[in-house]
Amino acid sequence: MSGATLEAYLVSCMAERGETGRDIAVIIQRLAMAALEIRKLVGQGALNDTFHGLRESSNTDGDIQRELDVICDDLFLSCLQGAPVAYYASEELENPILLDPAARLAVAIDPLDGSSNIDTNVSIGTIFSILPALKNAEADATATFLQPGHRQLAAGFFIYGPQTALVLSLGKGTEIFIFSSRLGCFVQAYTSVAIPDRAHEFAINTSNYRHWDEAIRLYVDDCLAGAEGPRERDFNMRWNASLVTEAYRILVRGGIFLYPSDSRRGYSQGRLRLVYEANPIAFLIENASGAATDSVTRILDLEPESLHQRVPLVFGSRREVTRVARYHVDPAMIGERAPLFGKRGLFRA
Ligand SMILES: O=P(O)(O)OC[C@H]1O[C@](O)(COP(=O)(O)O)[C@@H](O)[C@@H]1O
Ligand SMILES: [Mg+2]
Ligand SMILES: [Mg+2]
Repeated sequence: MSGATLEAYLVSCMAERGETGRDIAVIIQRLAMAALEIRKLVGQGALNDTFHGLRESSNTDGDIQRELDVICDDLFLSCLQGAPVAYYASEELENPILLDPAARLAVAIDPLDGSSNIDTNVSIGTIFSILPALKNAEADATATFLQPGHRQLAAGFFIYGPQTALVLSLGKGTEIFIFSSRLGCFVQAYTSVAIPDRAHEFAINTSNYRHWDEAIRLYVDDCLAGAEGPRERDFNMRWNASLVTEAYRILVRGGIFLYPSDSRRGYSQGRLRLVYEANPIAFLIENASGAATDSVTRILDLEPESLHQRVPLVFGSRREVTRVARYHVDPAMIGERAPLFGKRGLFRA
């Protein structure tokens, strides 16, 4: 169905899903409207003198908020007023907000991902997750967002880059829509994305090398050793410090992303948030034949304990993600390579 508009795609997919399907379609269209507003703001860059400033406030994770973080949060919240959404949870808000108590769905959102890049003209984005709203007696908004990621009904992200795109999964495949300024709407550009199984690019912030555990160091050492090392082929490295940008690249041409736990204070669970970053990205990646783990365990099987909890995140080409898990659990992975490479990490003297 390449070339279909987002609206036509949603109508065709949601017909068989009844009222819930129609509600999901409405939510995605509302999110798309807000994303197009953000696209305009981002496109102004420094010409827009309010958006790139720092605020005095920080979010629940202690990150200093940028003006644009808060503007985006306000925009998404207001575009979902009157939509079939029971609860709204955001990186920028400590607690979820009750919108329509009668609605069946809930939205968790990172309104602006990669916001440290606002001034540097690198792509940034919005990540969202759509879950069923729990309605039994004990359940409340918080319990709704603590459902494991495999319960997501849809997930996606908008990316504000050279192209404004929407990466979307409704649970069967992952599709990419690009905004056509000629047509004034999102148009399907890639159908049923399939991440190549064999990767030759890895993305990790290597400035944290000395803080990683041994398994992650060994995995990266082996990539860096290239054709002369145990992998017997060369790898490229990428790091944009923008999760949506790395995820988009991996969906389009493969590779692996790692933001592991490390020994810095506050990083024992990595940096990324489970409910509104790792879960939606994992849903998109799995629906594109890739894999996503916390280094060992499948992300979508984790039971969140709190709305803003962090999680180590490894995702991308299935074979590489599986290999990273083996470095953690299979002593033979270290043993088999010890005589030649075990003590000779390229970052070690
Ligand atoms: O600066 P670091 O430690 O490399 O972290 C970069 C990561 O932080 C993030 O910017 C976190 O997201 P937010 O900008 O929404 O806080 C990710 O996009 C990115 O992967
Ligand atoms: Mg983020
Ligand atoms: Mg953010």
